[in-house]
Amino acid sequence: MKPHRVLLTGAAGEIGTALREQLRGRFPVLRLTDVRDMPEARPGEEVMPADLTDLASVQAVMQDVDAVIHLGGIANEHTYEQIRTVNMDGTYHVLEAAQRAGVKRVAFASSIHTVGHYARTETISPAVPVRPDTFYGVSKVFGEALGRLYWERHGLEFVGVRICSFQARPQDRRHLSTWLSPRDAAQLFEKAVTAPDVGYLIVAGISGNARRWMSPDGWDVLGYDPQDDAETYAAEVASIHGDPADLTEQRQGGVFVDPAYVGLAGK
Ligand SMILES: NC(=O)C1=CN([C@@H]2O[C@H](COP(=O)(O)OP(=O)(O)OC[C@H]3O[C@@H](n4cnc5c(N)ncnc54)[C@H](O)[C@@H]3O)[C@@H](O)[C@H]2O)C=CC1
Ligand SMILES: O=C(O)[C@H]1OC(=O)[C@H](O)[C@@H](O)[C@@H]1O
Repeated sequence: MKPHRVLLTGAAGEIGTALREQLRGRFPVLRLTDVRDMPEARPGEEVMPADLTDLASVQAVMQDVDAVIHLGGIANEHTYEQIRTVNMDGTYHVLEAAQRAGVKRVAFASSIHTVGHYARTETISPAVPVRPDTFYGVSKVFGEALGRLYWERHGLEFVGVRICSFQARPQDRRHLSTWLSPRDAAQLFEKAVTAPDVGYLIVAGISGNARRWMSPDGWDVLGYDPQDDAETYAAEVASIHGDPADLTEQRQGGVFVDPAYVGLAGK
């Protein structure tokens, strides 16, 4: 699949900014959208602000788009109402607008928090039952399910990338399993919108980490070949971790599994 115009939501965010840099020139047109301000368009880019909570605005930025990389939303735990309004309704608006505009493929930033309650001793494939650890994780399960509906009902292709920990470099022992490097993120999302005939697919969003907790199922469908392995940093970060007796150190979701964890709702 060779999309002419690719829409990047959440383009002003952390991952969006990294993808903007690296995907520049990879498609004839990269259209960038966010509710926040961002640097102005360079050649090959279009900047079109929109609020994902407003369907009409999302429809406006979806015109003439061939594929979407959907990163926009709340990237942490928040109140149920905020998560519903921004992540669930926002993702519905993206899929609905994409379907109406005749878009061929949506790549969705899902999360490890769809399965955060699995033990760190287990290897998780995309086929295991979900075990979300937060309302945030539930919103990503919802996004994956909505993507399935739009694929079954409308033939809109969907790739859910369960990103674990996007970081410039691993910061602690958990990241030795969960790290997704910026260059691997760019390769993965580029392939998620260019690999042919993916249908509906859920994949792990990690680098080629030796200590990974997620299986690489589906990477072959995309042709994703990670270049980084967090193991390179093991000597620096393996000793950085919490109390092994805590649930947050035993489950894959980390701090998100703590029932007292409220994320942005506490700010
Ligand atoms: N950073 C990570 O390690 C992980 C990130 N993800 C997902 O990847 C995506 C991007 O994450 P980050 O770049 O780290 O987060 P971020 O918070 O830096 O970026 C998210 C962007 O979405 C935008 N946004 C929020 N509400 C919006 C609205 N109503 N309308 C339009 N735009 C809106 C924000 O302005 C922000 O620029 C998120 O969906 C997040 O849930 C998933 C797993 C791990
Ligand atoms: O659990 C993790 O490492 C990451 O997972 C996510 O889904 C969040 O967006 C990010 O803020 C966390 O750091």
